[in-house]
Amino acid sequence: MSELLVLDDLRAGYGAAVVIPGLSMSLAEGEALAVLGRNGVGKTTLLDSIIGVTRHRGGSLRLAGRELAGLSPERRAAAGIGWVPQERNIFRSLTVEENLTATARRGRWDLAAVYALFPRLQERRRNMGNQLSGGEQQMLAVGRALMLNPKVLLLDEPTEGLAPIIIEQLLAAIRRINREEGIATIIVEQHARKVLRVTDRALILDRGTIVHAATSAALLTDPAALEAHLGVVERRAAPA
Ligand SMILES: Nc1ncnc2c1ncn2[C@@H]1O[C@H](COP(=O)(O)OP(=O)(O)OP(=O)(O)O)[C@@H](O)[C@H]1O
Repeated sequence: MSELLVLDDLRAGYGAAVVIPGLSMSLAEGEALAVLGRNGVGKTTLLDSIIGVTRHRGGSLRLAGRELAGLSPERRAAAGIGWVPQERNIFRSLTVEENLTATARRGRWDLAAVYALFPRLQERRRNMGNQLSGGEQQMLAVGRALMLNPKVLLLDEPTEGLAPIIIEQLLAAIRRINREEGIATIIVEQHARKVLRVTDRALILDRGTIVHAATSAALLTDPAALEAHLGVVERRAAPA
């Protein structure tokens, strides 16, 4: 697999604060990467630095060989960076369909493709953004990002606040986008175990630095690493 997104000693933050003090990583074509870590370690800041809304302090980030540092968020989106923000940012006074088409770009992902992925959005296509449940809003946020036909999809805590059954549906759709459609994906998540099941590799951050890197399969079976870095405690089977 060839490298699609490469960060080389990226340094970034907000104002005077440097949150990412120098981070190097890469994402291959078609790969799914989980970015994990406790609260406040810089996961969102890493995604924000890729989409271009933090203060760039140095280093490089290249998408398909093209340097993105210094480009506006709009230019980065046009270059192929797709983003599903933690807040979802649905246009509340537009319909589902208007939300999807407002920023769309031509390509494989059109209304029909998004509705095939999320039939619920088709059923709700004439509803306004403010009439949607949390799960529907999240589907809409993912669908809207796909309608930009990105090369890489960044998802910031997509399962936050959703019911377990909706989380399963959403992760299944994300898996499909990645495995069947081949879109490289980075998922920031709190639910480590769930996201490790739908990703190839995982990075764990602490204070803006990668403190652990492993395949998702290896991390899933490494309770010591999960507990040390994330505080995830192994659930023991109840005695018979
Ligand atoms: N807009 C901002 N301005 C200044 N500092 C910020 C801003 N956003 C985040 N920070 C700081 O950057 C650090 C990393 O925050 P970030 O949101 O990236 O962490 P996170 O790992 O995504 O946490 P969480 O899981 O709670 O979302 C924190 O110390 C936070 O206070």
